[in-house]
Amino acid sequence: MLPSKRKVNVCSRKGKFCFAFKGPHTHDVSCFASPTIRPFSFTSDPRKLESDGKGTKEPPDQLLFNFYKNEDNLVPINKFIAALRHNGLRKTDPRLAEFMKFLRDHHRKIEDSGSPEMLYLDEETFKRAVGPNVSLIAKCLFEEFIIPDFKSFTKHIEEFYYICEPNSAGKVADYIPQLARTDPKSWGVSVCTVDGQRYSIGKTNTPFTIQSCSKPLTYGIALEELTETEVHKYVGQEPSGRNFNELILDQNKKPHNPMINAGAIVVCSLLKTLVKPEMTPSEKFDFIMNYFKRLAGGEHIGFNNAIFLSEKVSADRNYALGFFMREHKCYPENTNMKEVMDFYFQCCSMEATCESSAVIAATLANGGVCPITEEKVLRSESVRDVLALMHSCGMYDYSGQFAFKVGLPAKSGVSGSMLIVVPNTMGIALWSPPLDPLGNSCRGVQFCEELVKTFNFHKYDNLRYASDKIDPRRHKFSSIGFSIVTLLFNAAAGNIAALRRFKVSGLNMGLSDYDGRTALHLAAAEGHEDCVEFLIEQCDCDVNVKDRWGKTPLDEAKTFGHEKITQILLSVSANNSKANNEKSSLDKSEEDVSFHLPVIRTK
Ligand SMILES: NC(=O)CC[C@H](N)C(=O)O
Repeated sequence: MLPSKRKVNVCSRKGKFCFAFKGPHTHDVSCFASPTIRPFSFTSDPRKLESDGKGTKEPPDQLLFNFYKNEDNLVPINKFIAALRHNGLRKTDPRLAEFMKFLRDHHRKIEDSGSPEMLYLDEETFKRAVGPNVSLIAKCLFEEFIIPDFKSFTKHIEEFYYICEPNSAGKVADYIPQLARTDPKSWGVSVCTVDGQRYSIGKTNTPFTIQSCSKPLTYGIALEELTETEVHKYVGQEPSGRNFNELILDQNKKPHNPMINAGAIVVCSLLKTLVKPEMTPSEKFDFIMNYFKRLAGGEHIGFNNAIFLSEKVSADRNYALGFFMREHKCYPENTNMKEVMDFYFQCCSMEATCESSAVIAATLANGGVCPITEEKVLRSESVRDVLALMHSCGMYDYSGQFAFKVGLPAKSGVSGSMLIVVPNTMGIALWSPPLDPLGNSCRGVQFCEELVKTFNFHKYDNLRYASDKIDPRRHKFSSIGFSIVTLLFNAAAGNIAALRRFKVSGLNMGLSDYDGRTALHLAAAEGHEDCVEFLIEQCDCDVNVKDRWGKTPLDEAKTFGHEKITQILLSVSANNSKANNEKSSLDKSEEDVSFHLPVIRTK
């Protein structure tokens, strides 16, 4: 189960207050997933972590060694890699290249049997191994990635996958034989977060042509290579409200937007004619493919020549659009329309997998910086424009409803692929070929609806106050995570005015951190009588709430010798149990009555 609230540890001991990381008890690789208690000082830089809460700085490699070593003072590398994977970091991640190379080299050098992953490293060797990649590794294992509890998050993704799997609605595109032959049962989901945390389920390594999912990419590249003004001299920003291949222009005789065929063909004309016009068609193909590859962090991007050739001969509508737009002078001067059409079909016929598409979506979620290569492929301004139009126009004639129900920028393609972007959080790629009448993947749309039913990813979901939806994100400066920290901090500091403000703003005053510590625990431990009274009387906080060590606020008050608070808590607790007893005897007597008066009571 995913926690329904952000979990940030706040340990309070008398006279001392420190922030700590969550314990490992929810994890499969249990004690290996993350350090048990990690003092934390509002910094995401692991080098500034404090090892003992007293101000002694421990470098992250030391912290990692201390935590992951076994009784023989050796780190078992297979478990260490399992812990990284648990938090979403794969050993194949290019950002871990040096670490993995060190293991391979070391394994070769010591002529050990087994594999590099079966190594046990002593302190010095371990530090040398993690050295070059230590900030990434520390960020991962200290759960500073955008989705700290990645395992719980992916359990939900898996659940949505299985909910959508039996959906047999829709029809596979059949305008060309290669698409018509696709297995309608193919179904894959891949996730890549802005920190490069990866998860995949289903058919995620099978290549498919990206079709219309190339449209946001070519648009982004055009913005990057030209300017927004130049691009939008030729193409609008309005949803068309019509089919994706409709023969229609807006009142300025421009295609409505770059996410439909007409707009994408015009964008291709800009890329052909205005961007590096000296390039031959084959060079332009390489140029664009190279861009796609960089967006995908070097993961699979291919080209399907059979589909390209089929597209070309089954494209009467696209040619009609091409000529119609030439008549209305939609292209820059000197445009070779035939070459533009070929270029458009080439872009549609590029191949990707769910895995590589998820990286592309994550690059868009990450302001144009590919999370796994850390290369800035597009400027964030270009990406913002791409996302804005994906949001309003990415799902063809379903875009309005999709924006309303799902509230995320997305793009679908006729092969059944979908790119979904949760800005600043993650990219998700879906692939399921059966399409609804508007051309969107049936399972894909259903998946998105499931996603935002559970997580507060809809653009207009409220992030600041507790809701029924889960926020799996790590928030640095705002929202629930921050509210819990701030709430507990102020309770420990005895800041009654702040507590009142939180109450008025609608914050759930009974929120707890990962260790089950509540504002009442902290106020009781620190001896803030007015806060304790306020939390009980005005906020109805549960006086019997237990933290993960089984301690109640009363235990804290007793431990730290706060007589008056002990009395308050004892009397509230006694009153509550008296009231409960009365209530249960009332329930009992009602039960008895109902037993004797069955007919009358059911009326
Ligand atoms: N919806 C789509 O994916 C359209 C792409 C398709 N190749 C076309 O141009 O018709």
